[in-house]
Order: sequence, then structure tokens, then C-alpha cells
Amino acid sequence: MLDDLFAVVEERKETLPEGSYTTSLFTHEKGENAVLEKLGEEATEIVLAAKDDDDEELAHEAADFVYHLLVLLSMKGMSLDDLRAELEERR
Ligand SMILES: N=c1c2ncn([C@@H]3O[C@H](COP(=O)(O)OP(=O)(O)OP(=O)(O)O)[C@@H](O)[C@H]3O)c2ncn1[C@@H]1O[C@H](COP(=O)(O)O)[C@@H](O)[C@H]1O
Repeated sequence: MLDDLFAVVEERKETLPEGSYTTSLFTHEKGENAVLEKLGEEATEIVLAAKDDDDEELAHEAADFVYHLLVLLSMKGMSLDDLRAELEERR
């Protein structure tokens, strides 16, 4: 599932379809700073949701965070394999 989402992100980066939120992140319309800001905001929202024991909100914000993290990895020319390799090293 993460691989499917990452493939969509990579496809948006390649084709830049109009009207796509992901496209707006890969262009000057929003750009890398917007992705970094979102990650910061969502990290805070994750912490608050956890503190409030709000599972629904926690899942919502975690999903937002993961999506923006995949966009950032793609922006940096990285992939899920880089993440997997790092996690594997820790086993
Ligand atoms: N997973 C996501 C995804 N998660 C979050 N977002 C967008 O991220 C934006 C910013 O999130 P915010 O937290 O500011 O927005 P919010 O949820 O309204 O605000 P809060 O409630 O969190 O405060 C919103 O416009 C969301 O729509 C996403 N946009 C796209 N995707 C995936 O990417 C695919 C391609 O999307 P497009 O590029 O738009 O075609 C989609 O089919 C989805 O699978």
C-alpha cells in the first residue's frame, strides 16, 4: 500500500498533472518549504492527538504525515527502499 502511494507520488512528479495537490508540492506553487512546514505541523498534531487519546485523529494526522514524508523522500531522489534498508540495518 505504501508502495502504491509512493508510485502515485512518483508519477505526479514525472507528469505534473494540473489540479493535483502533489503536483503543487513539486512545483513553485507550494514547493519543498510547504512540505517541511506540513511535516512540522502534522508532527505536532500527532503528539496532541496521542495526548488526547484521540485514535481517529491520530490515524488522520499519521496518514497526512506519511503522505508528506513520501513526497519529501521523492523530492530528495530517495525511495521507500532507502527507508527499508535503514530499518533492516536495525534488526
Ligand atoms: N494521501 C494523500 C494526502 N494526505 C494529505 N493530503 C493533502 O494534504 C493537504 C494538506 O493537509 P492539511 O493537514 O493542511 O489539510 P487538512 O486535512 O484540511 O487540515 P487538518 O485537518 O489536518 O488541519 C490537504 O489538501 C490534503 O488533501 C493528501 N493529498 C494526496 N494524497 C494521496 O495522493 C494521491 C494523489 O493526490 P493528487 O496529487 O492531489 O491527485 C491521492 O489519491 C491520495 O492517495
